[in-house]
Amino acid sequence: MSQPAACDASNEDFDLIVIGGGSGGLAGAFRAAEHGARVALLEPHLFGGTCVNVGCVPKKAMWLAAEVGNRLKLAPTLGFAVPEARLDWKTFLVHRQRYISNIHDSYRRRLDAAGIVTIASHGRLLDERTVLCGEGMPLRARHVLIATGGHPVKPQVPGAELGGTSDDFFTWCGAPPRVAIVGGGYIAVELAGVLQALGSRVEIFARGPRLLAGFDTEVTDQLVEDYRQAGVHLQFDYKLGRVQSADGGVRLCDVDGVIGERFDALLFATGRRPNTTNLGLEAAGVALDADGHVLVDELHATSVEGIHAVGDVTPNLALTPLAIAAARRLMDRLFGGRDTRLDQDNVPTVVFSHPPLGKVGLTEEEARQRHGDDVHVYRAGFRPMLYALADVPQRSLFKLVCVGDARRVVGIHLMGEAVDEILQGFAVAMKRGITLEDLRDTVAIHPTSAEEVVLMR
Ligand SMILES: Cc1cc2nc3c(=O)[nH]c(=O)nc-3n(C[C@H](O)[C@H](O)[C@H](O)COP(=O)(O)OP(=O)(O)OC[C@H]3O[C@@H](n4cnc5c(N)ncnc54)[C@H](O)[C@@H]3O)c2cc1C
Ligand SMILES: NC(=O)c1ccc[n+]([C@@H]2O[C@H](COP(=O)([O-])OP(=O)(O)OC[C@H]3O[C@@H](n4cnc5c(N)ncnc54)[C@H](O)[C@@H]3O)[C@@H](O)[C@H]2O)c1
Repeated sequence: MSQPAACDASNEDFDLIVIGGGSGGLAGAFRAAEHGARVALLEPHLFGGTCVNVGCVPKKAMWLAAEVGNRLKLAPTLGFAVPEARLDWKTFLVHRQRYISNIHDSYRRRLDAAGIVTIASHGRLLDERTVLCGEGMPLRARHVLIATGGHPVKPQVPGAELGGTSDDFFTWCGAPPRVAIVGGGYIAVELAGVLQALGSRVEIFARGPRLLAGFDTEVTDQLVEDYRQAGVHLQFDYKLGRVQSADGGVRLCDVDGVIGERFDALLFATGRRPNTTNLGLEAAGVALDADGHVLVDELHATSVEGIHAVGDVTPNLALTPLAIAAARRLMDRLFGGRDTRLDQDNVPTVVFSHPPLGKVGLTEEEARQRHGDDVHVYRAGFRPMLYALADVPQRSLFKLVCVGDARRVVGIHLMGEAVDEILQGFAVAMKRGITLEDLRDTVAIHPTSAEEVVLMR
């Protein structure tokens, strides 16, 4: 497995010091070096940060395994003679780790080829131009990029230490028989789908009245129905009071003292906090928000000239492509002489549930708040062909939110088979300002799920 090189850089000046070798930091370092900047990158752990090591990549690997598992479960209904399929996690983990190791190796090669000095230690600002490398070596640069990402947090309730987080999930070697997941956001929904498909009996405990706040309610309601059909149990408005151990497992106890059933494992998917402690931000005078995020303007400049920040350490949406896009544009401005900035409107995003769910633009609720009565909603609810053939009840729901007489599309919400791959192209079209008529003018690709987007009446 590729590790950053030992801390052996001499005390020279750089054009840019990047603190953090995750999605944003690596993208910034590479782009700055392309522009001829002398770059130092500080990363004490594995290159790739959250996304590559404990986020998007291992999560998508598990999601793909779960998808294969779900297909194998369907197969006998269609006439295939398939013995009961069971995933040997350890074998799968070898494939997952090989894939991730290849990414590490590729980063290592590219960093060396780009002449980026990598230092395997924490960075801490001593002042606005100086970064302390580990315990000793101060480095100076014209610009500093903070790209230190975030970490998962657990609720502050007694017994919380009995549960793990997504970081722990990625060390598991099997699906526990019964798993409780506290949370109702991306990670809760994604890990619940994976575990249920791979053999666990999962129960989600969401503190709010619905899943995935910020996504279209109708669409998330359909997901809840699909999850229930798949066997996932869901409790809403659940207020966790404490966790207690029970025969090697745990029981959740709500704030009213009601003790629930025993689970073999507990995962908290209750959000993440930025990595901004021990970074010397106060010494350098960098302003933070109440949650500890580094405050940035739309150019990703912090309150201190020469110090910039991208990715999960900022209050922006915590998505890998945003961290990368922000870092590249920043470096194009700083070292490439280009006046470019990141447009954070209409960012498409997909939740890798089973089936997946995606959105770009405004939800119906947001559109009504912004445009009042001039909002027109079009829906397609259907059973994808494979599920109809197998006579499985799982349904898809596609929804377009349009405004004005021209029916300009301001929101696309898709839930169902293959939407993770379908959404990207429609997100391009929406960014170009398409109308419902443009969609209807486009010849459908038949028979697909995607055609439902252009056939909506
Ligand atoms: C389970 C999970 C699944 C996810 N799935 C998706 C997905 O499917 N799609 C998507 O777009 N996003 C996904 N995300 C979010 C995505 O992983 C993050 O938005 C992205 O990794 C943020 O990149 P970053 O560069 O800001 O931070 P990170 O990738 O977290 O990198 C920060 C790096 O900084 C290093 N660091 C921290 N402190 C210091 C210091 N003092 N000095 C030096 N280095 C330091 C850390 O070791 C780390 O390597 C997921 C996240 C999780 C947790
Ligand atoms: N597919 C993707 O792109 C993807 C996947 C995973 C994560 N991510 C990114 O990572 C971020 C973090 O994911 P996440 O799921 O941890 O966060 P989230 O913000 O999506 O969801 C956090 C959930 O925890 C609940 N919660 C918070 N504190 C709680 C408490 N004390 N008790 C009970 N419930 C509590 C919230 O109500 C919410 O439902 C996401 O917001 C997203 O930006 C993206």
